[in-house]
Amino acid sequence: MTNLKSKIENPKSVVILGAGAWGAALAKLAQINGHEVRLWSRQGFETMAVVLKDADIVVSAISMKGVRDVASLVKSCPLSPEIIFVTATKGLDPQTTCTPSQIWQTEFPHHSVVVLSGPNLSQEIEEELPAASVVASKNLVAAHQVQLVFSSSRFRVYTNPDPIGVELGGTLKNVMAIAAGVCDGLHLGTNAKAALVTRGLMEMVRIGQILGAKPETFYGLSGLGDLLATCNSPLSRNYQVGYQLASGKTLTEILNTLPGTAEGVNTCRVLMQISQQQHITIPITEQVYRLLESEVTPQQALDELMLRDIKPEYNQ
Ligand SMILES: NC(=O)c1ccc[n+]([C@@H]2O[C@H](COP(=O)([O-])OP(=O)(O)OC[C@H]3O[C@@H](n4cnc5c(N)ncnc54)[C@H](O)[C@@H]3O)[C@@H](O)[C@H]2O)c1
Ligand SMILES: O=P(O)(O)OC[C@H](O)CO
Repeated sequence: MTNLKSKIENPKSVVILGAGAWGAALAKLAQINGHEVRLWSRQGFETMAVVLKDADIVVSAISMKGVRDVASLVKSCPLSPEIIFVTATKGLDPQTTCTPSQIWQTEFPHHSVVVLSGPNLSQEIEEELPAASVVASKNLVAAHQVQLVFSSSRFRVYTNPDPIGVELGGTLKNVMAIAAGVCDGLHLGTNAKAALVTRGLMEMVRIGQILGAKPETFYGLSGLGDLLATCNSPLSRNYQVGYQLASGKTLTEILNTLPGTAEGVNTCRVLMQISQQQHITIPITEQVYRLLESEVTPQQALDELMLRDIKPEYNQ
C-alpha cells in the first residue's frame, strides 16, 4: 500500500493514444499528478515515433475500431523494452472477438499490459468530481505503477489481478446500458430497471466465466460499479442509444448525432457471434441485438424478455 501524500517522487513520461473524450480526461488526470503527458491522435501533426520517444507508459484510449491499426503502428516504432501498455478501450474486436488487452498483449508479448476500467463517465472526471477505477494486470507491479500515475484525491484507483474480468466488466455493461436506456425511454419504472440491471449482471457473469474471467470481478467497480453509472446516466452514449431508440429514432439517426463512440452497438454484435459459437444463453443481449438490427420494436423486445420460460433464479 502506498500513502497518496508521498506519491509523486518519480514522474513518468506518459503517452495517451486517442484524443477523444476519454483520452483527454486521462491526460488531465496524469498531468495534474505532475507527469509529463503527450497526446497522440490520428489528426495530429506529430508522428507516432516522435510522440513515443522516451515513453514509460503508453495508454490507449482509442475506440475499438482503431485499436488493431494503432497497435501495429506502435509496433513499427522504436520502443523501450520497459514500456507498460495500458488499455482503456471498452470493446471487442469484430474479426477475432479478442479484447483490446489481448490485441496489445499479442502485439507486445514481452511487455506488461494493464487494463484500466471502472465507472468513469469522462465529463464528470473532467469536472473533477470524485470517482474510482481499477487497473488490472497479470503483472501487479506494472498495475501498481499505473495506479500511482492516475491516483489522486479526486480519482481513487484500485489494483486487481484479473485483467480479462475487469476488461469484460467495462465492455459487457455497454450492452446493458443500451437496454437500460430503452427501459427508461419506455418509462417502465424503477422495478423494471432493477430487474434488468440485476439479470444483466448475471448475463455478464455467464459470458465472462466462459471467456476466462473470475465471477467475483463482476461484483466490483468495473462490473456492477460501471453498470450502475452507465445504466443510470444520460451522459452515457450507450444509454442514449437505447433511450433514443425507445423514442422511435433509427440507429443511423442516433449515431449521426451522438457525441463520440457507443461501443455497445459493436459489442452486442460480437457477443451474438460468441454466444452462437459457445452456446451461451444471453437473452437481454439478444433482444438488444434484434432491436439494433430493427428486427423488433422496443415493446416487442420487452415482451420477448417477460414471456421467456419461467425458471429458478440461479439457473439459465
Ligand atoms: N468517454 C468516456 O466516458 C469513457 C470512459 C471510459 C472508457 N471509455 C472508452 O474509451 C474508448 C474511447 O472512448 P471516447 O469516449 O474517448 O470516444 P471518442 O469517440 O470521443 O474518441 C475516440 C478516439 O479514438 C480515435 N480513433 C477512432 N478510430 C480510430 C482509428 N481507426 N485510428 C486511430 N484512432 C482512432 C478517435 O480519433 C478518437 O481520438 C471507448 O472504447 C470507450 O468505451 C470511454
Ligand atoms: O458514454 P459511454 O456509454 O461510453 O460510457 C462511458 C464509460 O464507459 C462509463 O464508465
